[in-house]
Amino acid sequence: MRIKQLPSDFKKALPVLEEIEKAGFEAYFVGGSVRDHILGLPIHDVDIATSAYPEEIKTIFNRTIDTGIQHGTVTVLFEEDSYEITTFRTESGYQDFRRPDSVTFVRSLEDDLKRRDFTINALAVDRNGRVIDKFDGLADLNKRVIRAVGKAEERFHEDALRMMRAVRFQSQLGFTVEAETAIAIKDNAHLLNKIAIERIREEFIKLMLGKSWQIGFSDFLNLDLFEYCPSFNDQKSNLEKLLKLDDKSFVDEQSAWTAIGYVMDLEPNQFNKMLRDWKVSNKSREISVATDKMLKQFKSGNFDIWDIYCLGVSNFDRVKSLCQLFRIEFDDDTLTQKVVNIPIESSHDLAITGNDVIKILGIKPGPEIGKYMSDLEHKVVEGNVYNNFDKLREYLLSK
Ligand SMILES: Nc1ccn([C@@H]2O[C@H](COP(=O)(O)OP(=O)(O)OP(=O)(O)O)[C@@H](O)[C@H]2O)c(=O)n1
Repeated sequence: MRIKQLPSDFKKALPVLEEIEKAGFEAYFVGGSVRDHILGLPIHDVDIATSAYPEEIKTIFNRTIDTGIQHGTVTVLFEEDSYEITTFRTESGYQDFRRPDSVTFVRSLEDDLKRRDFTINALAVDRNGRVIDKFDGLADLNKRVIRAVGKAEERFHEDALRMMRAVRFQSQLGFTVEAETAIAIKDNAHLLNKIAIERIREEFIKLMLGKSWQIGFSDFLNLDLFEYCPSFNDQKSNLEKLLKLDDKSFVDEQSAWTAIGYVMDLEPNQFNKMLRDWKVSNKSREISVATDKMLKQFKSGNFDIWDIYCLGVSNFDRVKSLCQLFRIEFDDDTLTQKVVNIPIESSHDLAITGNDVIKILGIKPGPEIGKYMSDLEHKVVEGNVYNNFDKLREYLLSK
């Protein structure tokens, strides 16, 4: 097959390929950008693979950065753009199911394509648009299947994260996992234990935010991958509830986490712990826990003003879209009225400062000032004390 019309990002990079070829080496576009372009999707990063060794690339181009030179990657700065150029390589000596201990540079494109995860990711395109397809990746793109290159088990022993990548690509592309590859995932799911949670989380979030997330999530459950993820192992039936929802995409990571916490019906402290175990960022964790609390209040109709205030009005759209997803009906007018009545948006809006508290109470600066301020904030938000200096002073002195 020949791609008649190369995407503009490839066209811009053509002089780079030409320079490498002029020096007597081969160079191709490879990886996700080739896959996505053939599928008619927008492309992100242009990856170039070459038979030239990193040192050889550095003699061809004036401006280069040693991005990952031990793995064969050099970034070439060319005109306004930069390109990651990676030497053809085989990855030998995977000892720990994670990443290759050593890479061996090779001169053959086929050897390079052979070590890649899935056939749809093992396509290369030369500068004339000719597609090099040694493992039937084009047929698999057509059939919309994710199939490991060669023996699936070997690919997953080399890097167990690839099993998460399989379900993530399903979710992003709406593909199915081919039978042998699926069996190998089920047989080897336990190898996920060897993978850093951060790497699993990154794939899992891409899965949850994919357009066809229910397809990927369904195999994440059926192929047992969930069992090796924090807090999920005894939750299959709860997690399956997500598959019964409308096939609507999550707007962001926090929405996805909240939906998961909601179907697992976790207490806030359990949900917090789960997100800590997944090493979710503090900000995302706090928003997800607050959103989950709100979602439950939307369901019961008993709103807690302090929780509404903590979540912040700017985060309400997320709660409302989750209400739609879980078909939770709520009284928007009552809620709006409650939000409008909260007198401050943050502690900065209090009509009193920490220094005022020190002066009024005649105490020394220290951590208890924060406690007084937090108490005042609660009282104001909950409508028990007016946000007015004299009233706040009166309240402080009455304590
Ligand atoms: N564990 C991995 C990771 C990557 N690859 C190969 O390296 C290429 C680039 O990897 P990456 O940029 O992580 O993924 P993409 O396939 O490009 O997909 P996306 O950019 O959408 O994440 C992949 O296409 C695949 O050929 C692999 O074989 N095994």
